Amino acid sequence: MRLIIRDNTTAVGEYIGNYIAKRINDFAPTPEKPFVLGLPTGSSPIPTYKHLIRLVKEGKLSFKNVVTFNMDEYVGLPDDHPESYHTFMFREFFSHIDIPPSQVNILNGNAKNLIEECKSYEEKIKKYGGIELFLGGIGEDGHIAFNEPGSSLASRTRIKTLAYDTILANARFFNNDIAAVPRMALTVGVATVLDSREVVVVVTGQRKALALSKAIEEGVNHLWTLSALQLHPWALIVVDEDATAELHVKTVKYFKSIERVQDEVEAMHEALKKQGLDEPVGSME
Ligand SMILES: N[C@@H]1[C@@H](O)[C@H](O)[C@@H](COP(=O)(O)O)O[C@@H]1O
Repeated sequence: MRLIIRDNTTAVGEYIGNYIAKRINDFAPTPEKPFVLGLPTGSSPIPTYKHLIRLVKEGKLSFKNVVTFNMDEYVGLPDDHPESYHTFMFREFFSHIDIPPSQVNILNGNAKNLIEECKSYEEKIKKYGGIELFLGGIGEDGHIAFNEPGSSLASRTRIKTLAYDTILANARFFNNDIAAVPRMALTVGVATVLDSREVVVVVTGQRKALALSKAIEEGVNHLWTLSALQLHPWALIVVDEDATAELHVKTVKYFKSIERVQDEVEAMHEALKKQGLDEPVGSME
């Protein structure tokens, strides 16, 4: 796992935006072989979306051959509700880029058969050959997607009852009316996220600091589902300084030092590529 620390949320968004753009451009997606990208909602990924939109507008990136799968959606909220994740994704991202809407996949929280909806979502991901890169965010209790504390680390897309903490945290989007926050959601599972070839998670703000320390400084634990990332061979967490408030100083120093080494390794890798000697460099833990 790598941890990248940036000064503030804008710098985090720029880092992740550039990172995803490079992955997509290097992949050189085509209609036959699209880049499959997993995406989150929430306030944390907004700076990343802003940066990706800028790159598209500058002609440095295109989503024409990208297929997306969102992490989750509330159950029972109409698609056109201002707080549905459908509305969020089009408002904050999809409406500003060149992705064909037919390539956007978001769970339908109003499906007649919710179990079938979850099953076919997993099948559709599989049909595309799996997710290349899953971008995620976390809740204050360390949940990834809506995999609340106690979720099975082997879980797949399914219906979840939201934890009271999450309902409280999300009430800010519903005029602070707790009763207006949906009680259930559809969410990809922890194993769905772990199955993707690469996972990038954005963690910003002091209110996420405890979850970050639990997830990376302690063992794998279903009470902090982000910690499951420790089992992934290609995981990257990008945080701002505020989110590091609960980490040990030595943890922060360690990850900052390996970022410098990683940069050198990547420069070496690029140089080899230019010479046509593209040897895989074992760089990520
Ligand atoms: N289901 C979503 C999560 O996927 C998201 O990571 C979290 C954090 O939101 P924010 O970034 O606004 O703190 O919100 C919800 O719980």
